[in-house]
Amino acid sequence: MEMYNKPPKKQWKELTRRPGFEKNQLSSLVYDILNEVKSYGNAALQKYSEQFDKVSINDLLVSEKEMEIAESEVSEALKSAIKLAKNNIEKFHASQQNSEEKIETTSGVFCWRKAVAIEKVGLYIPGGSAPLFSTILMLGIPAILAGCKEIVLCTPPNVKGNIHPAIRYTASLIGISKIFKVGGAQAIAAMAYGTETIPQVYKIFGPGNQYVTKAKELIQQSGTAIDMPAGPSEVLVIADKTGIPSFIASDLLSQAEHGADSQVILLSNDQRIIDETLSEVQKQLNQLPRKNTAEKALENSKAILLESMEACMEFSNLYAPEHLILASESASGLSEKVINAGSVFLGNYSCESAGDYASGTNHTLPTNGYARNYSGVSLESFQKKISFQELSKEGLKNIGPAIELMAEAEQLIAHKNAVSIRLKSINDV
Ligand SMILES: NC(=O)c1ccc[n+]([C@@H]2O[C@H](COP(=O)([O-])OP(=O)(O)OC[C@H]3O[C@@H](n4cnc5c(N)ncnc54)[C@H](O)[C@@H]3O)[C@@H](O)[C@H]2O)c1
Ligand SMILES: N[C@H](CO)Cc1c[nH]c[nH+]1
Ligand SMILES: [Zn+2]
Repeated sequence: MEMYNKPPKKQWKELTRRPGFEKNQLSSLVYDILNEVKSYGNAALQKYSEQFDKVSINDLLVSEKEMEIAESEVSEALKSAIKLAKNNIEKFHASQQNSEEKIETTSGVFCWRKAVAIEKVGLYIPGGSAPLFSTILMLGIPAILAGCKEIVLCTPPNVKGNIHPAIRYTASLIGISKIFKVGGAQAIAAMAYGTETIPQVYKIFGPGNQYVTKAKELIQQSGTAIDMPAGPSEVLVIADKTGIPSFIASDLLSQAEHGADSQVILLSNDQRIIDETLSEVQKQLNQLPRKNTAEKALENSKAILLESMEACMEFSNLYAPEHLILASESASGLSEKVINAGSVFLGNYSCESAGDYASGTNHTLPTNGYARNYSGVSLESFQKKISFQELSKEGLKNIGPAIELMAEAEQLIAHKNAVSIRLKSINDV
């Protein structure tokens, strides 16, 4: 991790930069993948699976048999853990159902909104470097609670052409059966355009690496909606002298181990906390099976000493982290100052892994500064809000003259007439 000692404010913007690929190079590669899948369907999926995943797949759909045997392939302990997480995620997302209150804006004029599920949705479950079955809970549970009719799931197979048992088990536990063995940008293209085997959907959800995220960005031009740009994981920890260095180090490493392109940031107003955390990071790093990945991510990462906790909060809001941990006994007060963040963890015992798996909040969150203008996935992400209105004769009499005047001022006389013809019929009776 690179160290910065009270950098001047004019340097802050530069310090919020995420690591990344050469943008143009990535765009043109992903653009080619999208076009090939659009033109050649399954044949293109097979070609790219061989090229990028080193696997030859004849049957893209996970069979009923593969789904059935998943139950016996997952340990009882893991099944119980998944059920505990499912329960909390269901509780939190069910509480997001919003009321559909009718508002009378003027006497006789009623307006309301109704949440209606998006009929066809696609879920991308990352699997390149780790089988993220927890992401099925995060996407599948709100999709089912919202009432989406068709749920399609794509995830990359391993080199033997298999999908991890925990992915099959979790999908089947929550009632998802259409699972396709394809990953990367080609999976996003398949769900956006449809292929001979994979149904086309209206909105695509889920995190992924740079290829997946770029593909989601580009397919929006074809009219497919996406949840948000949810790319390489990141965490920013703000710690004062009441933070606990070994805990902070474990949180930094928990996101660093996701991928070489992850980024973790430590901000503090206390040099001792920074020094002790960095030495803890080195100690804990050596115990990790994914040491090499985490080490690479740490090369993109920073520890920054700032003047005060206020300055730390200001920097964090500029950075707009996917995850923000407030490692301080004053976390509650500090949390009031959060403006840009995907998900916030308060105090020394709220580790980021809790939100990744089982507290109930959603772990599909905006990265790369997008927490400035996007929220994480929620029940609402799977719904559209349709607005309704109903005017009585009295209602139209009350607001009709204003509409006529405004329409005339915009020189849209047919608009005016739609009101006038009705007012006349009311007055004629
Ligand atoms: N923001 C969030 O909410 C969130 C949540 C979970 C995970 N994540 C992130 O998701 C990512 C998962 O990445 P992953 O790689 O493990 O899995 P992935 O499933 O996103 O990507 C794997 C796919 O990438 C494609 N690919 C690999 N190399 C390629 C190349 N050179 N060119 C084109 N395509 C290529 C392959 O087809 C492969 O199937 C991590 O970066 C993790 O940090 C983010
Ligand atoms: N931290 C990831 C979101 O950035 C989510 C995840 C899944 N499994 C473990 N972690
Ligand atoms: Zn994680």
